[in-house]
Amino acid sequence: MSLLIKDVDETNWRKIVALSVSKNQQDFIESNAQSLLEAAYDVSLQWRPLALYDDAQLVGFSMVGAKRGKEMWLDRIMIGTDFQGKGYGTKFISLLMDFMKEHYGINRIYLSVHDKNKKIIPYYQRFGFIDSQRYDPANGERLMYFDF
Ligand SMILES: CC(=O)SCCNC(=O)CCNC(=O)[C@H](O)C(C)(C)COP(=O)(O)OP(=O)(O)OC[C@H]1O[C@@H](n2cnc3c(N)ncnc32)[C@H](O)[C@@H]1OP(=O)(O)O
Repeated sequence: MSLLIKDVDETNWRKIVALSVSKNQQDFIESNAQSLLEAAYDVSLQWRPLALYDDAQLVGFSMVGAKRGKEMWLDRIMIGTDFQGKGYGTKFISLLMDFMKEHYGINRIYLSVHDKNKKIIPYYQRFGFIDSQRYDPANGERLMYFDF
């Protein structure tokens, strides 16, 4: 594996739009097309969409942003259906956390998860995220956070 995080640009946005999760996961996350539109138009939140590659192969997507002081959001993490269960999520989440620390100098990361996504809270706990047991009023999702 040779894992890379790249910005989204005119060379890769179409492939990102074409990358999706399986049908039974579609309630857990917006489509990549929706996320790219939010990044383009919700300008006040300064989303940075990121393409996740293994060598030249696009395998996933995420976006980071909504920074306030030393706190920032890690959002919309997905690994394409064909690439799931091979350890990409585990490796990229750690890389994304390092990326955020290095590029933005933050000391807390927030994320939110869908209640129906039963495996996801223990999954993020493995990286040290804490379940706040509170809900984001914006979307009703459960809030988790990580402190560096
Ligand atoms: C902040 C947010 O973005 S919350 C939204 C998170 N994204 C999603 O729910 C989209 C759909 N899911 C996915 O894209 C992927 O399942 C990811 C990103 C959660 C994990 O990526 P993968 O590369 O498959 O993960 P990896 O291979 O490292 O580990 C597999 C583990 O993912 C965990 N997992 C978490 N959520 C799920 C899910 N919805 N479906 C399947 N596995 C999941 C499981 O615990 C699994 O471990 P197991 O095989 O022992 O059961």
